[in-house]
Amino acid sequence: MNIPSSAENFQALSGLKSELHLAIGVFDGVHLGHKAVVESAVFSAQRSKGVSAVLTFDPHPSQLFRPENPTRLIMPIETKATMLHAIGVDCVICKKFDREFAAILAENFLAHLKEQLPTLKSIYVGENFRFGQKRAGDVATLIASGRELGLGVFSAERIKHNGEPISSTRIRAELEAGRIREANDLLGYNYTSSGKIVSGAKLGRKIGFPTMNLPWQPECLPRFGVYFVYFRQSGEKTWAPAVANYGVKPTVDANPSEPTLEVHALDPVELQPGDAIDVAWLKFIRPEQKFDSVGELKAQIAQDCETARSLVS
Ligand SMILES: Cc1cc2nc3c(=O)[nH]c(=O)nc-3n(C[C@H](O)[C@H](O)[C@H](O)COP(=O)(O)O)c2cc1C
Ligand SMILES: Nc1ncnc2c1ncn2[C@@H]1O[C@H](COP(=O)(O)OP(=O)(O)OP(=O)(O)O)[C@@H](O)[C@H]1O
Repeated sequence: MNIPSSAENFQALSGLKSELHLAIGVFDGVHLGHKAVVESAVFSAQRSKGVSAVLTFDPHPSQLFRPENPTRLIMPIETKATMLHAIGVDCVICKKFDREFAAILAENFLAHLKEQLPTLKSIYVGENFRFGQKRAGDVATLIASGRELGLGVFSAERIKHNGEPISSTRIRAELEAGRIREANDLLGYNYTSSGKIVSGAKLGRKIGFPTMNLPWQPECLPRFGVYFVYFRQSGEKTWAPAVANYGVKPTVDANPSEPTLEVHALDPVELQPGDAIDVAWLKFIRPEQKFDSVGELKAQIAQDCETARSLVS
């Protein structure tokens, strides 16, 4: 059977003949803790010549439980799937998280999965994993059901950083506070934005600081401000240093709408609107400000460039 790299339901894998090793969770941000769980499933699948899969949920369960204040995701589901594939996951199952799924009793959860995925061999979660109706199930529940059904249950110890568990919630808080280095430490990679350059108001060129503008808007918004970043044309290997502003440009835009990521390369570049770039965020330099004049803004950007140059290693 050809294994689909992504699926919206269990049926896509119902014809599977080989052993299935399944990691379960939301995995927003695919941080270091998530990686440990997912890698265990991938290694086991490779060892047994089976198939590795991740069961994740879309929309995020909070959309069902508190639609008025859902969790603001670090990354869209497509980016998450790409990152999981890069770790070696064969199939990412993005299950619709609806009332019916949420109502499955914790003690029936594994039997339900086994019925839907007949070659299921083992499952992989973190030790803090909760599931089933009212989140009543935990790893002990899984181990008990696994014993009855002949399924292996592997729970990863909670990975910590500076003594505290890594979680998507913690990373969201770091991003919102502009603590980008801390967020990167927890993620285990540099927080990155990707998109196609669009034309701006061309004021940047006039004041001597041309920018590549990305209309990039994740659900979880990093703090508005100026950052030291590296960028590259998508698909290329080489990164170049730059200074970027993420925000609504209050100095020049009286009616700010959507935030924009504006990247000013420290050395001249030849990229055009329509070109796709990746921007890796490395360090927060200062908050975005409303200046009294464009002249003051220009002087501050010159200083920001100096700060960024001093950070180039
Ligand atoms: C390093 C850097 C810092 C910036 N800081 C601010 C800021 O603090 N406040 C602000 O209103 N705009 C800020 N901007 C955005 C500028 O207002 C914007 O780049 C300029 O208006 C050009 O916009 P354009 O590309 O649409 O022509 C910054 C831009 C850069 C590149
Ligand atoms: N620090 C960690 N170490 C090991 N496993 C983890 C860690 N954090 C989460 N996991 C496991 O990874 C899977 C996905 O985790 P999930 O995205 O649901 O949790 P989270 O990162 O704590 O997110 P949130 O903060 O939004 O609750 C689950 O099986 C969970 O138990």
